[in-house]
Amino acid sequence: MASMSVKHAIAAAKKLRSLQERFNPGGSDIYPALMGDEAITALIPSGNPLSVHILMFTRALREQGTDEQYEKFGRRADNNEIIGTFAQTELGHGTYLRGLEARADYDRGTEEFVLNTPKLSSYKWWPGGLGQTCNYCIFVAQLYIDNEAKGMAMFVVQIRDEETHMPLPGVHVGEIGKKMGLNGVNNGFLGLKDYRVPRLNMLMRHQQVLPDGRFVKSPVSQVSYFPMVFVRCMVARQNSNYLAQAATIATRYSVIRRQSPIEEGQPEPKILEHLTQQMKVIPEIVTAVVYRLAAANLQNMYNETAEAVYRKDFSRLPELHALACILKVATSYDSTYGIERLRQACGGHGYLTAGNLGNIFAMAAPACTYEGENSVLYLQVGKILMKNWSQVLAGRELMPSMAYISECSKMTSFPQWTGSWECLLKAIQYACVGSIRLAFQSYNARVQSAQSQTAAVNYSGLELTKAAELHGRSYVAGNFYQQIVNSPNKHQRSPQFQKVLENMLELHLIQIFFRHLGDILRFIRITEDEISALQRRLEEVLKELRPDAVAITDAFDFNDKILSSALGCYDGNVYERLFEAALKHPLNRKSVPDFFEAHLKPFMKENADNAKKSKL
Ligand SMILES: CCCCCCCC/C=C\CCCCC/C=C/C(=O)SCCNC(=O)CCNC(=O)[C@H](O)C(C)(C)COP(=O)(O)OP(=O)(O)OC[C@H]1O[C@@H](n2cnc3c(N)ncnc32)[C@H](O)[C@@H]1OP(=O)(O)O
Ligand SMILES: Cc1cc2nc3c(=O)[nH]c(=O)nc-3n(C[C@H](O)[C@H](O)[C@H](O)COP(=O)(O)OP(=O)(O)OC[C@H]3O[C@@H](n4cnc5c(N)ncnc54)[C@H](O)[C@@H]3O)c2cc1C
Repeated sequence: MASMSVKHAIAAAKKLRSLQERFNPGGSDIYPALMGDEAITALIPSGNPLSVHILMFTRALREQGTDEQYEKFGRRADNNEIIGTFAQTELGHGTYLRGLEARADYDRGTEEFVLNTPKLSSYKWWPGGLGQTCNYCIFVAQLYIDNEAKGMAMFVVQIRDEETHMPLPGVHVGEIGKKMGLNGVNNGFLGLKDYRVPRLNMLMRHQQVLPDGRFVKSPVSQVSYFPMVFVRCMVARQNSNYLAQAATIATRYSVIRRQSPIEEGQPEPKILEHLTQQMKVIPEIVTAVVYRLAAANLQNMYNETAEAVYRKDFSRLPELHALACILKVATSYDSTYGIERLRQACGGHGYLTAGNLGNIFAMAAPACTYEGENSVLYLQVGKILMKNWSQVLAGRELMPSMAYISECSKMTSFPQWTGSWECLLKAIQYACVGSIRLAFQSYNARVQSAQSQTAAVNYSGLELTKAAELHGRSYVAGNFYQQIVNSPNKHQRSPQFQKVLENMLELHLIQIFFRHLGDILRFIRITEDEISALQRRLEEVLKELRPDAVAITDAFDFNDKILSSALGCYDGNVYERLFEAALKHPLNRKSVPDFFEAHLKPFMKENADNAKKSKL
């Protein structure tokens, strides 16, 4: 599987390179190319062993290295002459970066760094492609000068000979073992023992170690976290894609599969005529659209911020960090749960490998963990919301994506309930701000009672993560509302298309309202009749969207090769393809399986003999 994945990955990388030349001639930013063709990733169902090379290794060299270092390493990496990975996580640490144990000691006598993974727990563990594919890596280590810790630094480290691919002396490298999915990625481990690299192998765009050992701190230490921000932005787009693929499969299957008459004596309908089936499938279609739009927004913000950071303007970093965290968490959680819901909506056949829903789940699910474990990132956003609430209390302006928090904080009560889109959106935002206020009261009370900030964050963790989740809902729903209702190109849309978009907005807002009804009722009075009216509207909008479900998923434009699903094939010949896949199973090559003579027959005969004996 690994070699097949590498073969496919090389083909994908070549295609990406050609896309890059088309989108961005001579440039080195792969992102525009990716915008046009994420399908590349879907073509490698066991995962792409070059994805970390492309997404993190090349980008870290470009963004964290000096121009000279880019010329020495980055250009060769962009040209795929060397293949690298991003080796940060260790066997013993992944989340708590300040606890990383790998160390780099500066030797001013030779102007080198001596790299070590001092204990087993210090071994790098997980980096994609590290096991077998890569011959280089960005090695993230705690920097020491005269045995004094200076914080994290990144080092370009060659781990295998470029000709023979043999691990170099002092390098212990290999594959970490089978996973739930992505088994073509060869995630690996790496131990280094007294491994020396020249001083200029430390990436020094933002922080430097001078030949005499003097350390020049980065103006903004968090800029070293930037490679992770990019992948979090990519995850938002990638996972909305996985959800769209699963929604396409389940929708097509739901208009092929017939089961259970709705009226006695009537023929069995397509299962998508059942209201409960519509509630399983159609909201996931809409969620995929909602997150694809939010992810596109985030990517634009990333590109703008990356250019600013390149010019040493770090002002937009905090907002990008907060949004990248919130969207990475929301898209990975909602896509993972959504794909499982869509698998279940396909009944038994959804559990077949031929349906490919299990593999799409296995590709989507780890995004809840990598690039920042989701609940840790929610806590991170919770901390940022606490900081911003202090700004609100001090009457200061907030970053644009949090402006609604200031507006809601000035409301003494929620206005008369109308049930309009604006009302529903404001209700979600108002509940978010109420949750922020409550979390702040708990957090601040703890800090005032002499608890450290870290401890106060921990003990207020449940309220902080709730506030963070509602902030994510507010941002995503607000973005979707703006795109549908206030988009500058709204007039270019046909009335029919605009109506479909508005139905999707109606469904998204009502679905989020019901998902967080408890959080909303904590701060807003809504009568039983007003809630029942929303229930009726939910049932109505599902009915309205039912005729458009196939067209919307067709518009995702995944071809059969990408979906790789007997349930989601464009021609709808599901049963023929399921049967064709079944007949290909190795166990169907022989009428009598080998295990009959070896195991089953003796087992049955022994039981028959024992039964006869017991009768005598
Ligand atoms: C062929 C084509 C292929 C294309 C494929 C297309 C799609 C594929 C997409 C994905 C493929 C899969 C790739 C998966 C690869 C996976 C890689 C990894 O997993 S790499 C490792 C990831 N690890 C982490 O994310 C670690 C998580 N931990 C942290 O980030 C930090 O420890 C922390 C939890 C944020 C805590 O940080 P810290 O210890 O520094 O303490 P704090 O007090 O919380 O923060 C201090 C201040 O810094 C600010 N901050 C923190 N992080 C950031 C950041 N990232 N950016 C900017 N600012 C940051 C924080 O807000 C604090 O600020 P102040 O309060 O001081 O103002
Ligand atoms: C498929 C895959 C690919 C990966 N690729 C790479 C790669 O290319 N490069 C790389 O460097 N890494 C990679 N990783 C590693 C990944 O970044 C880490 O797994 C991730 O950062 C989580 O860290 P951890 O595994 O140590 O989990 P832990 O941090 O140990 O988390 C375990 C539990 O502890 C909780 N926890 C931890 N800290 C806190 C806290 N402060 N407050 C509350 N709860 C907390 C978490 O929420 C979680 O529930 C990959 C992982 C996977 C699954």
